[in-house]
Amino acid sequence: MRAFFIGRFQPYHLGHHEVLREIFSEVEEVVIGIGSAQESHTIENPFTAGERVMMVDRAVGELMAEVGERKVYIIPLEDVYRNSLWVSHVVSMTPYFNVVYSNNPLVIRLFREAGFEVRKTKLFNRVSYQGTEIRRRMICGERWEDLVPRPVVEVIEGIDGVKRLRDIAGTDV
Ligand SMILES: Nc1ncnc2c1ncn2[C@@H]1O[C@H](COP(=O)(O)OP(=O)(O)OP(=O)(O)O)[C@@H](O)[C@H]1O
Ligand SMILES: NC(=O)c1ccc[n+]([C@@H]2O[C@H](COP(=O)(O)O)[C@@H](O)[C@H]2O)c1
Repeated sequence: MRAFFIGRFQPYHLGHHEVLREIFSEVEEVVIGIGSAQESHTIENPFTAGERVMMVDRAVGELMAEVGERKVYIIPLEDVYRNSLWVSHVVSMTPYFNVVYSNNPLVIRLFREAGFEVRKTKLFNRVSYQGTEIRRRMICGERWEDLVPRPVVEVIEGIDGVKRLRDIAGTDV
């Protein structure tokens, strides 16, 4: 079996990590879609697709040390401005997959309408494990590092990502 899991990963956090751990407990291979790949340098989407690939790749590496070696494909996917065509677009850009994991209502709806099996997971500590909350903490100078896997902290530090977000938000001038 091969699963598909998509997110914007702005940034990849411990909630995503728990979802992935659950996927690995049920399915051998995973295709991870980096959604809204065209977006970067905004408050909602501060990181580029390439930077998000790095975050996911490093975090997955850490997870594999725990669950064993797995095949993972990380594919940036741009949005298309027609929801009715989106699943075909995703399918055309990714290796074949049999099951979709998502907690996003639109993603669930579109894949179910296209005939895919979709599995939801629990929401893990959703109060804190949430991209919006992590970006808020970065902007406000609060502690965010405990909400993401350690390798993601290193990627964000390596690109001076917090400074970028604060600049974009206008809090650094
Ligand atoms: N804490 C969590 N527990 C379980 N699933 C989660 C959690 N956070 C996000 N997800 C799921 O991961 C997928 C990708 O989420 P996404 O990248 O939008 O993260 P997010 O934290 O919801 O980000 P944002 O707050 O920036 O919208 C979605 O299916 C989402 O429901
Ligand atoms: N029409 C479209 O392009 C379309 C439709 C549904 C989801 N998506 C993308 O899938 C991703 C879903 O991930 P989130 O759960 O992080 O929102 C987002 O990047 C979203 O833009 C795109």
